[in-house]
Amino acid sequence: MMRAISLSRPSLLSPLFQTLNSLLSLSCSGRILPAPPIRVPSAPYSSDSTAYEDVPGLESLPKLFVVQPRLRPDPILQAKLNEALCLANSLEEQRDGGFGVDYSDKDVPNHIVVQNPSAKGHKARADTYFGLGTVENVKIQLNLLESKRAWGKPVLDRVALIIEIFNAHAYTKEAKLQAELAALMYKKSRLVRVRSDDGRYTFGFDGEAEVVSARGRGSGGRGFISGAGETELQLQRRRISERRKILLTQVEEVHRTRALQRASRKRRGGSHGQGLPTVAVVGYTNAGKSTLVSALSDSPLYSDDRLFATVDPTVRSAVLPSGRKVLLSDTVGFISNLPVQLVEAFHATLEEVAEADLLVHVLDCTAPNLEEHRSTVLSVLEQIGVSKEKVDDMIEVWNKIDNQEGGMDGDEYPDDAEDGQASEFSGEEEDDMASEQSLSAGNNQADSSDAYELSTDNVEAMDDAKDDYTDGCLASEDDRNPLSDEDGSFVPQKTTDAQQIQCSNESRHSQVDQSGPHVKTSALTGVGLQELLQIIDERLRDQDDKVKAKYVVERSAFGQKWRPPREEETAVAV
Ligand SMILES: Nc1nc2c(ncn2[C@@H]2O[C@H](COP(=O)(O)OP(=O)(O)OP(=O)(O)O)[C@@H](O)[C@H]2O)c(=O)[nH]1
Ligand SMILES: [Mg+2]
Repeated sequence: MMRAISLSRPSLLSPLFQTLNSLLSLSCSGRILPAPPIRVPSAPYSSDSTAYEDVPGLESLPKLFVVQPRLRPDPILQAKLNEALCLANSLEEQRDGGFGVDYSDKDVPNHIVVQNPSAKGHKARADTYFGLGTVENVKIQLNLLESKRAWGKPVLDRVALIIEIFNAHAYTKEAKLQAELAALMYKKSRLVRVRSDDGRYTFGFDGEAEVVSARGRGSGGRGFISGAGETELQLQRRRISERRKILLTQVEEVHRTRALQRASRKRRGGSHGQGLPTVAVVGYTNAGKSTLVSALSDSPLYSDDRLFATVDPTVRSAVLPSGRKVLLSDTVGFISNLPVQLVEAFHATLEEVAEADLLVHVLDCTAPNLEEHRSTVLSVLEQIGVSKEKVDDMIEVWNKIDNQEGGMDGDEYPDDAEDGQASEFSGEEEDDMASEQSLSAGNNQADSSDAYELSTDNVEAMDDAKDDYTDGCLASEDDRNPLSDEDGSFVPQKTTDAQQIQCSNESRHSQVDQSGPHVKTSALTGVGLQELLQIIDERLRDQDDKVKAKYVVERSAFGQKWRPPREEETAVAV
């Protein structure tokens, strides 16, 4: 029988599990990679078709099955599905700073598109998220009809999957610590009553075992207000709180060490007292940040097509055209609806960004939802406390310009994954109403809050709710696609249906005046890199000028010795 599993590393990476990823938040963004072919299987899943088994060295990797809620319009469905598949394929544990298997060797994970569970009047279910009809479909696909449990597999939603990837990719002690903290905070908000292997009821992470009930079904009591589960829950909560305290102390230590390192970097670099400026390279995951930092600093950094290839922050030095030396800081990438737990837990790392002298925002200009990527990054920057002045001064880089021709918009996705095929898995479910209307912001948010409600129904007794985290929607989902115009430059596409998918905080960035990139680059071929260095040089010089001007003003105002006015001297003499 399957044991309840924990989200903490490396349990989910066990080859024993076929991990079922229910990517629920309807929030993945567009194309990340040179898009893998989107394959919606028409025949029931069979273990023969397991993607990993065919490739030598892949036998030990987790097996993943992606369940993607249906989205409208279709290009958005394809973009989200693609990102979900990339996320699923990115889940692999690092060893010695690298991965055992080339990302490009991996096949697309098995997946199906199912009905959106948030149709009117239908609440997502605690145990399966989807309704019975969809569950049946998924069950057939998993070929697990004998299972007593609905699916018999651990279910990860998108947030859990991202956290798990962070856990798996973290290499340094600092990153591991922060990833564990994020997983713990997430887990704490999702404790539900589950049946353990020996048939006893306990509390654990939803998806670890059969979810017994959101209201204590099976125990004969009303929730866990009464009954044996109460003590169990308290025990689980206490364990989580204790571990969390320890981790927080250690993260605080990391925080202090980082601050000291920053101060020492400043001191070391200062031939004229101004210190070595730090330029933080930020951007959506897979935009090419690490590749760009490598190219600019001429020192190789790990880069990969997998999402969140970089979890450990790195600093490299580079020389600007003026001869000035700068530090380039490569850090974790962002993603739409970045789990709030990650932002919190990675505070020490992300502080490097907030403290940097200058920001370079790298965008993958071939992404069909470039505008969404941009607003996601702006949202996260705001979230981590980057000042408006710094955001205004940020250099925007459109990377992968060499790939621009190969950019794929929604129309180019294969036909077989379009409407008709998708409805093959969605039209017949008797309890999964079709939700043909476009997803509105309300709908989108309702999804996350529903999921939260479900998972916390059993956790009414939690008294320290202030420490809990919901799957907060951090990013807006504006989807203005970049299209190449005739002369090869990029222009924003006119508003699409996809723009209806928005998060409430999107309006915060509607003011940001962004007419285009400051520079277009190819980190791979070197195009635009010199220009970028030039712009960095100029920006830093402008900053120096501002500092100097301020210094001069302050000196002239306060630099001279104060003397009393003459009249007063006269008065004193008298
Ligand atoms: N064609 C093309 N590919 C690029 C370019 N820059 C980066 N890539 C590729 O894009 C993929 C992602 O690059 P990374 O540098 O790892 O991206 P990142 O932004 O650091 O990604 P994370 O660390 O996962 O957030 C890799 O496969 C790179 O080879 C570019 O200018 N052109
Ligand atoms: Mg990277």
